[in-house]
Amino acid sequence: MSTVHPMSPAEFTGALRGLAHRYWGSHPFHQRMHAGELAEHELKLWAANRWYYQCQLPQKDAAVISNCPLPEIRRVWLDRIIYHDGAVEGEGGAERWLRLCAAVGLDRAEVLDERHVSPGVRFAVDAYVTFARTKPWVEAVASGLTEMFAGHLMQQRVADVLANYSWISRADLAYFTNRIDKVSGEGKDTLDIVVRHCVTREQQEKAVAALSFKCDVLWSMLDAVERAAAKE
Ligand SMILES: O=C(O)c1cc(C(=O)O)c2c(n1)C(=O)C(=O)c1cc(C(=O)O)[nH]c1-2
Repeated sequence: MSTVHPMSPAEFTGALRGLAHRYWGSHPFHQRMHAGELAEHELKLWAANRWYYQCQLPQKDAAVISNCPLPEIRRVWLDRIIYHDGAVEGEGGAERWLRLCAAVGLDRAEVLDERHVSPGVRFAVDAYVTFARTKPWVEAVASGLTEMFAGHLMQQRVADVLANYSWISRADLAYFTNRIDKVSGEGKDTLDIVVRHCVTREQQEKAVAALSFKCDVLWSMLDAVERAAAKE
C-alpha cells in the first residue's frame, strides 16, 4: 500500500494535461502535413496506415466494455463503437475515413486489404488493443485521453489541409469535421470518468502512465509512416 497522498483532482488533471508535449501534434510528419510539404504518395501512405488505427478502435472500445463491471460506463462507452462502425452499413467514422482515403487516391480494396500498413504501425496499434484487453478498464479509458489534445489539432488539420492540398475538399474531410465536435464533449466526459474512478495515488499514477503509453503508440505510428514514406 502506498502511503503517498492522492493528488487533488486539479493536480491529477494537471499531470495528465502535462503530457501534451508528447502528443503526436508535434511529430515532424504531422508538422510537414500541416505545412503543406507532404507529397501525394506520403498522404496516401498516411491515410492507408491510419485506417488500421481507425478499424481497430471499435475492438479496443469493446475490450474496455468487456472489462468494466459498471453499467453506467458501459452504456456511454457503447456509443463509441456505434460512432465508428455506424448504426447501419455505409455510415460511421470508418466509412468517413474511407472517403478521405478515396480523396487521396486510394482504391477501397487496397485500403481494406491493408497492403500499405507498415509493420511498425500494426505493432503499435495492436499494442494499444492489447493494453485495453489486459489492463483494468479505467487505465484503458485513461489511455484514450489523448483525445483531450486532439480537438485543436484536428481543427488546424482541416484548415491546413484545405489550404495546401488542392485535390482534397471540405466534404472529403468529413471524418475530421464530424469528429471535432464529438471529441470536445467526449474528452471532457472521459476526463471526468478517470478523475472519479482513480482515487488512490497508485491508480492516478497508473492513469498518467497509460496516457504516456498512448502518446508513444501514436508517435510510433507516425515514425513508421515517415520511414515507409522515405523509402518510396
Ligand atoms: O486526428 C487525430 O489527431 C486523432 C487523435 C486521436 C487520439 O488522440 O487518440 C483520436 C482520433 N483522432 C480519432 O479520430 C478517434 O476517433 C480516436 C479515438 C481514440 C481513442 O483512443 O479511443 N483516439 C482518437
